[in-house]
Order: sequence, then structure tokens, then C-alpha cells
Amino acid sequence: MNLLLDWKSMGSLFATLMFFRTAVRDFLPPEVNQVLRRFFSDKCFSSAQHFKLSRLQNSKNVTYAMVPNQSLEDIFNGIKFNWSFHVSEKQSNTDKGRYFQLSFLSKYKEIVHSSYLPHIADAAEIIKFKNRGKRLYTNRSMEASWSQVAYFSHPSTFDTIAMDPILKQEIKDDLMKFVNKREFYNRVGRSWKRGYLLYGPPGTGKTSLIAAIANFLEFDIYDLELTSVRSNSQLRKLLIATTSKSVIIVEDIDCSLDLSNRKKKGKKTSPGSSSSGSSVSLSGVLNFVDGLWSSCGGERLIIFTTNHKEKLDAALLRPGRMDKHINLSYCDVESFKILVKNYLKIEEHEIMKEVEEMLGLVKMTPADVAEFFMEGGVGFCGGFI
Ligand SMILES: Nc1ncnc2c1ncn2[C@@H]1O[C@H](COP(=O)(O)OP(=O)(O)OP(=O)(O)O)[C@@H](O)[C@H]1O
Repeated sequence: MNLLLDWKSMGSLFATLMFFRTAVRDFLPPEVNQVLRRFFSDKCFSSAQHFKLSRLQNSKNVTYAMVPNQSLEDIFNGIKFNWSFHVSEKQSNTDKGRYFQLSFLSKYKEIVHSSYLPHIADAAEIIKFKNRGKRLYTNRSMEASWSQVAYFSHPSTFDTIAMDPILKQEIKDDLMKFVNKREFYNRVGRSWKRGYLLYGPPGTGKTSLIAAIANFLEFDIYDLELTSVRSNSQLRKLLIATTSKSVIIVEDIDCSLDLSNRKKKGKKTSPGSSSSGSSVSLSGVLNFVDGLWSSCGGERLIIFTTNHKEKLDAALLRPGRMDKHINLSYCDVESFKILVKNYLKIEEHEIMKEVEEMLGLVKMTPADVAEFFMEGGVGFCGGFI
């Protein structure tokens, strides 16, 4: 194909390339590169001049992959798109260092955004998942179990969480200690993971605290729907599919699984056989928590939440599995002050003494107070606001 380009069109082509190089990298996070590589595997054979052939041991399937600096052409609705694969020198050994660049004429910019990229995402069986405010994609086969949230950005931080300031600091210190202990975990031969159990009545901030933790660590969040996991082996696959810095959540663990009977260990269950509707056994969960399969490395924080800690099997609660038990409870005056500061921008108020007495008499969750402030708080405690 001969292209005649004057300086002006060169400039615009270059601008297009630069635009899209950035756009693709922002739009599609590093995890997607892996999936894109799979997507391009078929196309490689028909259109790339050089490609890498590989076959996993004991696998019949051969895969074709693009080699760095190779490009291939894709045609969508009669429009030509050129994809090339690059490895940046600085980060050549990480997934972040590998990226695809898409080039196209700038007049197709709108089509690329509105239809071509969604088409690529679909074809590669990519779906969107919960992430710390960005888009995270993973394979569709995981759909049943990783809770799907198109675009998740939870604003909760340790500053906005209403809880005992000493406990809050303790959690932050524990998290920092955990992320700084890679060498220690390697030395003692343990997988680099930590388990938290958040327990307390509904509306005391368990979900908000999880978001605050993920935001604090800047980790990805994976919300595991145990009830839709078909088997222990699927659970294993799910764990392996998580990114290296992730918070894995199982909310309301007492409702997701029949965790009371350890005798189920090793026993095969058929789908839907347990009272909770999950096919995962307690031993499956214990193995999951023990991280037997976390040979993929990286830091994993596993958080279980429950409103009924007493219902959980002691095996699940022991240190090494749930290392830290965090009790979130009703509003005390310290928590109340944080909510007042967040919602009303009031630091101190003479009425606090009265509030303290009132909170000693009435059990209010932070969610009750927050909801009240959202509605305007008229008449609260003799006209607080
Ligand atoms: N400790 C808290 N600090 C700040 N806001 C809170 C707190 N607890 C609850 N809230 C407010 O109440 C709402 C509900 O709280 P959240 O979902 O975190 O509670 P939960 O304990 O996870 O409840 P559930 O057990 O019903 O899932 C939050 O969106 C937040 O606005």
C-alpha cells in the first residue's frame, strides 16, 4: 500500500497515533493485554508476518502470539485498523510494560470509541469488573462468580469512616506492615496474604471499610459471590485470576455458605446441594483462604464480612486464616463527630455532650446517622442543624 503524505497529514496521523496510544492504555488496563493477546492469537496466523508459536506442556492447543513490534490489520465495518504490539524497555518484565497500539484515521475516532472497542471487548470475552475507580476486565467465564460492576469508584476512605480512632490507626498500621513484609513472608515460606473478618450489625460500615482499605492500599477489589461458584476447583481458578495486589471480599459469609459442618471436608457436592445454594465446601473455602494455590505470588488481602460471627466455624476464624477480627459497632460519640464533620463540616458543637448521653441510651448505626444527615437532619437533638 502506497501512502502519499505531506507534512500536514503526517502531523495529523502522528497526532492520531499518539492520541490512541494513550487512549488505549488508559481505556484498557494492563490486565486486558493478556486477553487481547489471546484475541489476536487467531488473527496472527492469517495476517501477521511474524508470530510466536507456543504450546503448553500436555496441551494439544497451539497458540499464536504477536511478537514485539509486529503489527496486524483488522477490518471492522469496512474500516481498516492496525494493531501493533510493543514492549517498553523500562518495564519489559511486567504486564504494564506490554501494550497494544491501535492506529486508525482520525475521522474514525468516534466509531472506535462507540463501536470498535466495544466490539473488541466483546470478541475477546472481556467484561468489566469492580476496581478501584478504574475499569478492570477479566474473562467472561469468571462472570458467574466475580461480582460484576461496570464502573466502580467508592469514595470511602479512612478519613470518612466513622469508627474508633485507635482501631482505625491499628488497621492502617497492620495494612502497612503487611504490604512491607514481602521478604518476611518469603523467608518463612508463607503465601503473602492476610485475612480480615469484619463483623457487626448491618449499617455499621463493613462495606465502607473494605472500600477504604482498598483505596488506602490502592489494590483491586474482587467481590466473590460464593453462591454462584460451581465447585472448589472453580474457586481455585478464580483466585489465580486475581491481580497481584488485590482485596478479595466474601460478604455475608454466613449466608453464602453452610460453614458450620467441617465434616463436609473432602466430600463432593453437587451444584445447589448445600442449604446455602453453594457448591463450595468449607474445606474449599479453607484451602482458598490458606492460599494453597497462590503460587501466582503477589499480595492478597482476603476479607470476610458477617453480621453473625458466632455462626462461623472456628476453623475459619483461627489466626493464619482470619488474622484480624474487626468489630464494627453502633455509633459512639467519636464516630458521630466524624460523621458530623463529613456531612455538616462542623468540627465542634456544644450539643455533643447531649449527643453522647443520647447515644448511650439509643443504639444508632452510622448508617442511620448518615441517612439522617442526608435527609437534612431537621430537628435532630433539639435542632442540631
Ligand atoms: N462506619 C461508618 N462510617 C461512615 N459511614 C458509614 C459507616 N457505616 C455506615 N455508613 C454509611 O451507611 C451506608 C451503609 O453502610 P455499609 O454498607 O458500609 O454498612 P455494612 O455494615 O456493610 O452493612 P450491611 O451489613 O447491611 O452490608 C454507607 O454507604 C455509609 O454512607
